[in-house]
Amino acid sequence: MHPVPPPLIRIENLTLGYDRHPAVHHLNGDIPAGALVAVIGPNGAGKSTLLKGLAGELRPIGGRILMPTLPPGALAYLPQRGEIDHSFPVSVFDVVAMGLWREVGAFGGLSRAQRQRVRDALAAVGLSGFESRPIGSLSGGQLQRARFARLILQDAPLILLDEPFAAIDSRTVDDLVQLILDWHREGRTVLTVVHDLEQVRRHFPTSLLLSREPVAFGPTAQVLTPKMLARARRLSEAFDEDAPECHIELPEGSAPAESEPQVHQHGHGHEPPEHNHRH
Ligand SMILES: Nc1ncnc2c1ncn2[C@@H]1O[C@H](COP(=O)(O)OP(=O)(O)OP(=O)(O)O)[C@@H](O)[C@H]1O
Repeated sequence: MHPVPPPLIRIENLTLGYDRHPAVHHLNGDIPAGALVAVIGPNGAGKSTLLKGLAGELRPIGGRILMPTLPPGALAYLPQRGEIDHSFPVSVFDVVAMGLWREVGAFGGLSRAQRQRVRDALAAVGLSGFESRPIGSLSGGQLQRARFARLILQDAPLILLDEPFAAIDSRTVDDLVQLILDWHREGRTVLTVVHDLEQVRRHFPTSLLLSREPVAFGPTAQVLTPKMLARARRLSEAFDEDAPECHIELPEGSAPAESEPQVHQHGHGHEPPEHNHRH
């Protein structure tokens, strides 16, 4: 018998939120190394919040995230585009080269080999020749390509992407999807917030459907069912934005899977998630 490898990410009764208000809660589960996971759910479901938590940008209100086998800092996180100011006068080359900061340091110069790696990363995203362009002069799609080039240089085993395909042209989407599939083939673990369910069906073997709490997690075909999507919508509508911090530990299987959302003590709907993941 082969020993079961530890998960890359273990999530234990995780609650994440802002000012002690939970935005997403009751998250439990293991994400194995090498998984390619689409994080999906209605607007405000907590998808970005989960990625911020995994990236270490948001401390859990409750529960914990364990990454026992991941070296410190060995993750790359791409926030939503609006969260970054690209108006400052800096070249595409310099923005992309920031992907090397872990090995170069804040004030280190780049070696000839490192400069070549930056050019290679730009070539891999189709931006050869854009090196000296001001970052602010790029189109939305080109900017997203440059941000992916920076991720390539980060060379991280865990990659977290928050809505990387939002508001960009279809050709760029196709190219970025290919880069994500390459990372998956290389054995990296990739979690991506995606809104287009067709894209999820086509490219992502595993999905996590969130609606302030996990609705379903497992093979995409079993997660993207009308029943699960309807459940996600119901939970989203039932959520109470003003609920206080949640301390309730729900026993496994505390409500039957087919039931309507149950209101529990802190005032927002809850249904147990469907766990379809088997390893
Ligand atoms: N910085 C913040 N301060 C306070 N509340 C926040 C903050 N960011 C998000 N929230 C709230 O947390 C909840 C979850 O938001 P989040 O952005 O994680 O959802 P999402 O699933 O990524 O949504 P979308 O698909 O619309 O981007 C929402 O109610 C949102 O208003």
